[in-house]
Amino acid sequence: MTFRIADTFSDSLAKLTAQEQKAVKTAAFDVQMNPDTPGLSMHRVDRAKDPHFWTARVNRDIRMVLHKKNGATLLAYVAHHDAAYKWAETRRIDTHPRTGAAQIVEIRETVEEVKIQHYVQEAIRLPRLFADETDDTLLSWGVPEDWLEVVRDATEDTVLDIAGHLPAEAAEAVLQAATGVRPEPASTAETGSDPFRHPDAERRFRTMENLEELQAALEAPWERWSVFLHPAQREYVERDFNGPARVIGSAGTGKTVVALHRAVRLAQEPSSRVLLTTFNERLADRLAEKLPLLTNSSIRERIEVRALGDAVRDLHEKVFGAVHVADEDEIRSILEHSASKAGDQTDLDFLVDEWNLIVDAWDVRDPSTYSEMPRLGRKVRMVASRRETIWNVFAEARQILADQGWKTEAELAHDLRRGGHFPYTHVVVDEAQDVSVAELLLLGASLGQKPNGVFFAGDIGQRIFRAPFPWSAAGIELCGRSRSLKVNYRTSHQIRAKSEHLLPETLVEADGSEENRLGVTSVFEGPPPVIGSFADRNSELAALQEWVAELSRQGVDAGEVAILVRGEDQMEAVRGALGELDGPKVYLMHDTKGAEFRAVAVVALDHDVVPDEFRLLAARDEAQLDEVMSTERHLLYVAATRARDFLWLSGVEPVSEFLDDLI
Ligand SMILES: Nc1ncnc2c1ncn2[C@@H]1O[C@H](COP(=O)(O)OP(=O)(O)OP(=O)(O)O)[C@@H](O)[C@H]1O
Repeated sequence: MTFRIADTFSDSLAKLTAQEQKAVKTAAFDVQMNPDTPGLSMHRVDRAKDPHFWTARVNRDIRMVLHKKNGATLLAYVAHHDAAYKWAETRRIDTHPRTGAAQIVEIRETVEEVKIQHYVQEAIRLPRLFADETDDTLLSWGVPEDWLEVVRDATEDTVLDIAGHLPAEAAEAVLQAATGVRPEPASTAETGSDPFRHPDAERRFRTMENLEELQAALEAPWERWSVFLHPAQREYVERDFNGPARVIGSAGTGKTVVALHRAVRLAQEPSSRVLLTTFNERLADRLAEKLPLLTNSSIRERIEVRALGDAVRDLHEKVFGAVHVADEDEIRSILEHSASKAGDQTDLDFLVDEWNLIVDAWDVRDPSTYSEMPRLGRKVRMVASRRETIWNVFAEARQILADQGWKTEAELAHDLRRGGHFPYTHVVVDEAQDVSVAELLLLGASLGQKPNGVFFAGDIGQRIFRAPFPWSAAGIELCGRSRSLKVNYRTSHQIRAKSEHLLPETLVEADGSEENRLGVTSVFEGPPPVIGSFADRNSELAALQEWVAELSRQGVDAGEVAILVRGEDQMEAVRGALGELDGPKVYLMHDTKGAEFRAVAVVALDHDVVPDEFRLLAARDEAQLDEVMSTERHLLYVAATRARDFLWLSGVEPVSEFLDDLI
């Protein structure tokens, strides 16, 4: 007998108490082992339109909804008695006539008449978004047949609601089309193929291969992301690439999830040694926490999860022995000393940037390489004669470092690259937009030519730490092996749509390629973000406290709320003022990269705080100013997109110019 579990079952199970969940798991196992167990009282749901729905008794109150057809059983839903029956009576499980995917379809006539009436009335007043779309087109998006008319009547005001009743692939296509982006037709299965094997079906139904798998599934509750991947995510997890590959996408589109699954998929091979890496230790810890949800210990042993900088440092120490790594201040003073020795008058800040972005980053070791070096990632031009004189400063700095036996962080990666010391068979990099040049050179030289060697997940719209540079110069040729994800699983429609205003529709990479950010949809709705400007900090924070109190009345625990600020000064002010507010933690925006919270308040967004005034003043030319403005924008985008359901953005007048883009 084939046994399947639907995502609607996992979701509804998660809503029950721990004790109820335990009882459901026992009952589900009994259904599989012996459906005639008397206690289950299995019987057909009389009033269901779909004759294959059955219920099984879990306890006095809880009922499981099963779908039994052609020798296959599907665990479809579980809830308290009446809710379970209502669910079964208003659904059917069908094979879509065009795509061939198995779908759970809400029966249209049973969706409250009032609502349908509302859609129709709205359609009379507002333009119908899809009035000109043919049945053929709507079917190619995966819209169920009996929903064609309702979709065609959708207006700006009803489209979100309607999408909420459709199977995921149809909902995404409809919402994408509503934003003006033409959806790709859903893939169509070959005639006679298993509708549950269709990529769109695999995102909601999981077929149990054996009893152990079922037992494991029932033992440990599934997190949706660990099982029900979007077809685009699955493709990038499973595909073989004959070179470096990358998944991109705006915040919350499940890139980290792809990185995790891909690392596990690569580690299936017994001879593999996978490095799953990211920007810092905190993010690496989050990856490491999630890995056990995907795989058992023997596969996990082949995956090392480390921040890339830490991995490089440790490897260097193992190969070459312990060494002092010069920090920013030490490098600065070495350059200052070298410039004075070489009698060079160049501005010290310029020298530091030149060292960090060109000489040290790209491992430039002689004057001729320096003079011929393209200005990668550096927008400031320089005439050849100037480069010759400046080179003396860098040569001197290198000498000082060598005499003291010190290394720079970039040199650690360069040493490993030159010596060919990199023991991994595969590297999967999350938050790849902030990887350094030296690290990328190491990855490119070690694995850049190998099939499935390096895989990146990242978003250039969230680049906040590094200046951009062309990856191809570091030996990473993506050659079309890059794809973007378009479904946002983290943030509500309302929060995502607002946050998107912070970035341009198209972002341009350092190599000139463009990423169009239009056409992303979210999988749920929520209240619109609150945007406020206040006369002073006290009134801003008093209003914030009221917002947090209101959330608490709505059942949002203070621990689920995060307050984000730009810098330490604002952190102190907020912490001081919110003394009596017991709960919400205050974070620096930079530290929340990769994180998510149910509610987020980004506060103290005053005009001299974001963009950061000190960074703006330190910019020495137009190009640097542009770079500061971009990274500050990205930072606010990162902060705003940490929110799942509730977002608050505020500042003291005059507020940040970025807030103007959101109002
Ligand atoms: N297929 C999926 N089904 C359900 N939830 C998913 C799926 N993929 C991702 N998620 C959830 O969406 C949220 C965002 O995912 P993830 O952190 O992977 O996104 P991201 O693109 O890496 O975000 P960011 O760029 O902001 O770091 C997480 O809560 C994750 O569990």
